Amino acid sequence: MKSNGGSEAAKRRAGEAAAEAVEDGDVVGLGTGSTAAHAIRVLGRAVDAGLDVTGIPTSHQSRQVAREAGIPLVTLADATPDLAIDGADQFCGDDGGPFHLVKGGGAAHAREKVVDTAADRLLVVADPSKRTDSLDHPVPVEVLPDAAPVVEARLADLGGDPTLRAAERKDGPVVTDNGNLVLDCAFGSIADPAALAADLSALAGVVEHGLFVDCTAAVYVGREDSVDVLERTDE
Ligand SMILES: O=C(CO)[C@H](O)[C@H](O)COP(=O)(O)O
Repeated sequence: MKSNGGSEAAKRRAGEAAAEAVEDGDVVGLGTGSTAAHAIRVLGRAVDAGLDVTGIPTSHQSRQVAREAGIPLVTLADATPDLAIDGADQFCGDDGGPFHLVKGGGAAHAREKVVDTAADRLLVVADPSKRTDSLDHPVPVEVLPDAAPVVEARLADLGGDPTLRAAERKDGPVVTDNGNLVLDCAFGSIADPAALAADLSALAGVVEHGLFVDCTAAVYVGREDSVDVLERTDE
C-alpha cells in the first residue's frame, strides 16, 4: 500500500486510538490511505470479536482493506455514518480547533469528502509529520478529463501552480476511482483556506478539491509510544 512517509508505528497508534471511539451498532466511514487502513484492520478484529459495526468505504482501496478485514459494508444509500475515520496529507489547528486539512494524496478526496462530511463526526488519524502552522501542501483538484486544460488556466488565475498527477506504474495520468484526472495545485502558504475552498468549488469542471475546512471533530496524532488527541470544541 502506498505510504506518504511518517513512521508506521505512529500511524498504527493513531489508527488504533481512533478505532476505540467506535461503539457497538455504529456505521463508520472508512477513510483511504495507510493510516486509515490501520484503523480499518483494528475494526475488523473488533468485528471478529463480536462488535456490531458496518462500514462505508471511501475508495476501492478502503473497500478492499475492509473486505479483507471482514467488515460488513453498505453504501450511503443504506445508512448515514455515525463517524468517519480518515487520514490527511497535512493539517493545521491546535487543541480546540478549528482544524483544516489537505487530503487527496491517494486521489480519493471526492468520495472521502462526501462520506466524511455525511458523518456526525470526522476523526482524522495522522502522524506528527502531517502537522503544520499554516497549510502549504499542494491541493489535489479532481477534474473532469475534458475540463483539465481550462481548469489549469483558472487555477493559475487564482495564483496556483497546477501539475497533472502522473501515474506511477501506468503510462499517462492518474485516473481516479470516478474516472477523472487530478491536478495537484501549489498555492504556497494558504492564508485563508475557506476562501480558497470556495474559489475552487466555484470552478466549472472541478469535481472536488482536497481542502477540508473545519469539518473535523478530532485529530489523533500518533507517536512511536503515545497518541495526542486534539479536539474541536464549540465556541
Ligand atoms: O487523503 C487521502 C487519500 O486520498 C489520505 O487519507 C491521505 O493521503 C493520507 O494518507 P496516508 O495515511 O497514507 O499518509
